[in-house]
Amino acid sequence: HPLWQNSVYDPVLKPLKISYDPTTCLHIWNNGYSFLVEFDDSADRSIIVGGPLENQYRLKQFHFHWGAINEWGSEHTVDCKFYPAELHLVHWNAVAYPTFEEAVMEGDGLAVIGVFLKLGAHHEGLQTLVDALPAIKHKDTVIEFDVFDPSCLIPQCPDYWTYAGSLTTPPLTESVTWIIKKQPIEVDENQLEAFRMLLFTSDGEEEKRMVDNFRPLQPLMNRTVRSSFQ
Ligand SMILES: NS(=O)(=O)c1ccc(C(=O)NCc2cccc(F)c2F)cc1
Ligand SMILES: [Zn+2]
Repeated sequence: HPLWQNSVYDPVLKPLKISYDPTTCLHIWNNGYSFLVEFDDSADRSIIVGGPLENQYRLKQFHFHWGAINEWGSEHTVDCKFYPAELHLVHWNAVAYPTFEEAVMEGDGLAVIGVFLKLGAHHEGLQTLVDALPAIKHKDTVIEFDVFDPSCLIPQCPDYWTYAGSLTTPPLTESVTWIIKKQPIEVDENQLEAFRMLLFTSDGEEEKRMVDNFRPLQPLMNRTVRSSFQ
């Protein structure tokens, strides 16, 4: 999604408030499309509020999209530039809807924080995830993941873009308030290569490396992207 050129500064936008409880972390698994870290979302223990949001939203999972090479991989672009990978932290509106499945069908149901990954310095916090990847190489493999604070993957800079969009995989429902952080996080080549070692395929099937698991750019049409910064 082309950010920046067509964005308008909105002075009304508030800072996003993020409060995650690291002990709500449950497990990390390979679902055949990406790898996900899932959280206990049975109570308001890991939530975000503020920013463009009317309600508070509960963290359910986070996952990544990445390319086969460093030239592409993200699902949003800035100034026509792709990043090698993009993190999505998926939250749902548990104030308005009883379940995630119902929230997915509603315009104000989900809020996804997008964070760009850029090639650079080693990322200590990400390494904890990278160390777990060999154990979930194949589709439908899962390992327990006791404590992880996803805040370590979110840049300090408060600046973000926001727009009303959709899930980037089926059912592609238009239920997502996208909140894309302007500042990328830096990860090193070995960490990106570790993502590319995962497989789309199950154990015993012909191996297909999990790469290029991003949706191609979609036309902006008449959508407005707002920025929290000038
Ligand atoms: N890339 S992203 O951040 O836009 C994205 C986030 C979540 C999901 C998801 O939960 N899919 C499974 C799922 C589960 C239950 C009900 C659903 F409709 C559904 F899509 C898909 C894409
Ligand atoms: Zn995603």
